[in-house]
Amino acid sequence: MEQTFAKRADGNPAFEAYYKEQGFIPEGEWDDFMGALKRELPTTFRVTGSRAHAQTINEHITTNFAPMLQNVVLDGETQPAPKQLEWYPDLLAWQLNVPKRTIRKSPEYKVFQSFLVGETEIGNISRQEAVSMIPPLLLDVEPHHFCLDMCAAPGSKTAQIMEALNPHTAPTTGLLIANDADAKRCHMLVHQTGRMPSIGLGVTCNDAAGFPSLRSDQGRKNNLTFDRILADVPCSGDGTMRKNPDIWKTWTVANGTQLHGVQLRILTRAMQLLRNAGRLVYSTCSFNPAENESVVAAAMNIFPGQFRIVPVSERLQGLKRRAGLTSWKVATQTSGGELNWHESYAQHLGFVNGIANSDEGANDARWAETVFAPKNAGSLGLEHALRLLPHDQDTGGFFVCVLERIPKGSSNKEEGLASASGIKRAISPSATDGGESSKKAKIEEASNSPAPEERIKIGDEEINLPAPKGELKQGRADPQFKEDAFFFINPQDPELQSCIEFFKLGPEFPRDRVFVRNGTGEVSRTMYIANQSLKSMIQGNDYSHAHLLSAGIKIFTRQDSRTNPADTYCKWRIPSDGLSTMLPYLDPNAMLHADVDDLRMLLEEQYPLIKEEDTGLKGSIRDRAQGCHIVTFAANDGKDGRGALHLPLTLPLWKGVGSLSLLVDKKEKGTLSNRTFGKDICNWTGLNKEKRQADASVKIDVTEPMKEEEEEGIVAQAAVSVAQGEEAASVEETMTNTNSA
Ligand SMILES: C[S@@+](CC[C@H](N)C(=O)[O-])C[C@H]1O[C@@H](n2cnc3c(N)ncnc32)[C@H](O)[C@@H]1O
Repeated sequence: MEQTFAKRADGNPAFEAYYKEQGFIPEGEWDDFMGALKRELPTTFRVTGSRAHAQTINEHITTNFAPMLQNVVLDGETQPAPKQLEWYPDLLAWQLNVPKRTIRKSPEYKVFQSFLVGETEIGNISRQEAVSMIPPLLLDVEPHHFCLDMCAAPGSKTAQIMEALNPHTAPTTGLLIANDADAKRCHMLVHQTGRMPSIGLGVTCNDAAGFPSLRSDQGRKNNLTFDRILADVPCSGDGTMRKNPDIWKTWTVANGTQLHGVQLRILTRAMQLLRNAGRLVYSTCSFNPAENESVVAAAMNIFPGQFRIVPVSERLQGLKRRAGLTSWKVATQTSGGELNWHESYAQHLGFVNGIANSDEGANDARWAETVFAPKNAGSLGLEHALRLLPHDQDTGGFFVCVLERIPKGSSNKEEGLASASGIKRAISPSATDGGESSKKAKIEEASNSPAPEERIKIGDEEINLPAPKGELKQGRADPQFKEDAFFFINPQDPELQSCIEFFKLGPEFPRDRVFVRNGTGEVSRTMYIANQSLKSMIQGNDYSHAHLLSAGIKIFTRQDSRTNPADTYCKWRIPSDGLSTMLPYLDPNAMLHADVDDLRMLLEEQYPLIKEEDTGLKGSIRDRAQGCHIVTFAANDGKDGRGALHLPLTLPLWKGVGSLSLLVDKKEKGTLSNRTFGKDICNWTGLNKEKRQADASVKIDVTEPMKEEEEEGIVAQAAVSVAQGEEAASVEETMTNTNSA
């Protein structure tokens, strides 16, 4: 039987002893701190700020849902209404402090929840922990920036960076590489970022500590460096106990402290990859100084004088935060749960070696020297880091530190790594530019330094740097990497040309930035587009060296028909997730116009027939060619009871021989339906069969959108003709599985 939250969060003596001793929770606040940690975390979510309708959605919550949820009484208690997070830009983030059972029991909350689920599905809303929203906000991303999210999965912060990079007013000229070391989690990341695709986004799968050196362009000597880097590193996660109460049971000193090495390697690699005057945010959801200040302090000392910790006290007004620590304590823990405190590294070594040689055996772990506070900890600016505590504003715990590469003169011709490789400090090969800088670096090998750790010099002290992992050599293909290749196609390719002609794309359409993904470079099933920055990155590097999993946006997907020969219509459609990218290039005169009644008809009927006498949208499309057409539904305030569309809505539509179909997946249709008409009106069960029986004379060729294959060529898209009978069900299934957003 599942245990209650309170039971699972019943404390951990070692946790209490460890953090009491660290002293960053004032004595008088200890009970509040522990009390907050043992309560369930409120739900928080944010409205996608980059979408044109962000304010509309926010207003909808403010004016409709918030009042509706104002006085909900459950089990005799009035439940708190949702409130806006005052520090979040444009008040687009919300906190909902009601237990899950309230949501399940209250009809008002059920309605609100279904709204949240639907909007989340299509990327208008993201559920995210309040404190986890902070690091990307402090990155200050602008649309032209080159960004790297080093440990990105599952992608909540990636989504925020993408939003900043892609304001709805203009497509980004910048770049975002979202990376994670875990292949499965990378696929989650691809899915998650698919809710908000970008022409500047690439997803890679690499150990961030050995993130490969990439060329910035074909034929250019310089390596790719970044204006903005997020290092949201793997951590013990003890700041997330309110969400994951099982951490109470498993918490040990070692859980966090043993991650110090990988965290430091990731941060040092990030620092190398940062451009002159670039900004880097290091963050964890842990309270442990061994994962936080000690990592930042060690990294700052590896690059003396090259970085500063940026004071951000003026930012995010209203956010309560505590200063980073300038001193901290180091402990080990016995298997019995007892803590041993260590004043210095020397004492620690003596202690650990003593135990190892004793009969008790080595229960206590041996930590890296960099876990200990360096002598200059007080002068590194660590107090400018942010510690977010759970009892300050009912959140999880978090640590955030903003670093900036101090600009060197006015010239930036060294472009990132070139300058980083000049760092005369020994960083392990995995944390360098493919080993080049390590060759140059002075590695001071101390004879008593235990392999494979390295000795580095900090001031007049030498310390051990935690051991490295493998690396990717610069520019070389990785034969182990088994994804499809990326080919930019010939701008005169006949298939591309057919799309340009059919959709009447203007001369400004960047046909030279269209690519396909398969082993041959042939245009077969899907065409994608990248911006110039992403194209340069792809062309400048072997994709398998970069471990590039996905990139850019799908703009054309092949749509076959069994009932018509392919040369009678354009067999390409624009998927709904590529539409906003394509809109600026489409001929406005070729677009169809419709109203909310047409939208109702397209949602109520799966494949509405086009008849001679039809007017409205059906009338205007009747004489158009078979294929994909783009239709804009005019806004309607809903006061006339016909349905509320707060903003005009543009969607792709398929015209078959005698019928129509909205090229939007089933889930999205449901959400759209709920939002516009207050309920899901897409009740299609059995509809097609009846329709076919009712009008057997009309041959309906519904070349419906098929599953958009994750990888090119994996799923062969079978065309479906409803006239052939039972296949309607499989179309529906396919629609359910389709993942456009
Ligand atoms: C704290 S989570 C990141 C959360 C993510 N930034 C977000 O906001 O959704 C840490 C991530 O680091 C990844 N990771 C662990 N070790 C890594 C490494 N050496 N290099 C890159 N990623 C790593 C994990 O797979 C995990 O997805």
